[in-house]
Amino acid sequence: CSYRLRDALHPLWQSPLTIPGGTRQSPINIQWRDSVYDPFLKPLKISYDPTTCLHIWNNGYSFLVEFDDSTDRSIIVGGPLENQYRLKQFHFHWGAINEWGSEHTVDSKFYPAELHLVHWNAVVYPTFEEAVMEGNGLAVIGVFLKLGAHHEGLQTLVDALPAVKHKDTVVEFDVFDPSCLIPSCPDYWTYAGSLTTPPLTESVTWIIKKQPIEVDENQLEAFRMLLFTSDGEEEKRMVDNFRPLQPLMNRTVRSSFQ
Ligand SMILES: Nc1nnc(SCC(=O)Nc2ccc(S(N)(=O)=O)cc2)s1
Ligand SMILES: [Zn+2]
Repeated sequence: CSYRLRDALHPLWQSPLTIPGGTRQSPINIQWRDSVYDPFLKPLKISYDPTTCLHIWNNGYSFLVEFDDSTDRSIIVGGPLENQYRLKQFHFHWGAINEWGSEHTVDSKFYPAELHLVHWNAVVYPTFEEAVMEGNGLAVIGVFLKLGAHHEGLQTLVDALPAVKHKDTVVEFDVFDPSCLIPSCPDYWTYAGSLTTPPLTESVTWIIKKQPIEVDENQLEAFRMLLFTSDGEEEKRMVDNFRPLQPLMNRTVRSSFQ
């Protein structure tokens, strides 16, 4: 692994980072028959305040919808989590074509896209930046997107995407309830993993919903119109922004359902 120790002691993060190439990297393939039903897993409780929505930002990897995480107005609790976690942002990963695009796979099947709702443990850690460094610091809900019916709730987001076509552009987006993007079926898998983009820290409790949401072709195409590149640079379409599958190593994926 080409990870330089110097980066691990980057001034931004005083203590050494867990070096990627570690033991709990993400994403992974979820082999349904190898997942273990855990009857002690609680239902995940989601309560988002739509007015905590701030803006949409093209950060050159994906587009992020960011939230005001200065209070506990948008939180999740229960599921595999010991504490409540605050919503900070959500974003997507997708492919150039519908055959692939998700980060996680189920029985080696890719979905055309995957939604990540990123939360942090503000009960235990004073800032997001510190939570990113800790094994129980983050909780990310993963939702698979499949090709199907038009998704009304997603459309309000899709309509705003032309305003963030280029890297490092931001557009105000001030009322949105991400609950509309989460399937009604309560079933999920959960495992201990990592961020899937730098700093790749092993700080994520992953909660992957079993049921996908349906979006239509035009909505997926709208994601593919975004650019990795800044205004004025040679255009590179923002597609295939998913990390390769990582080894499961010594981990068990638990399911909340039989
Ligand atoms: N000092 C620091 N500021 N910010 C960071 S990490 C920023 C961040 O939210 N990164 C992030 C990367 C990947 C994912 S993902 N794809 O959900 O695993 C979620 C979140 S460390
Ligand atoms: Zn992600």
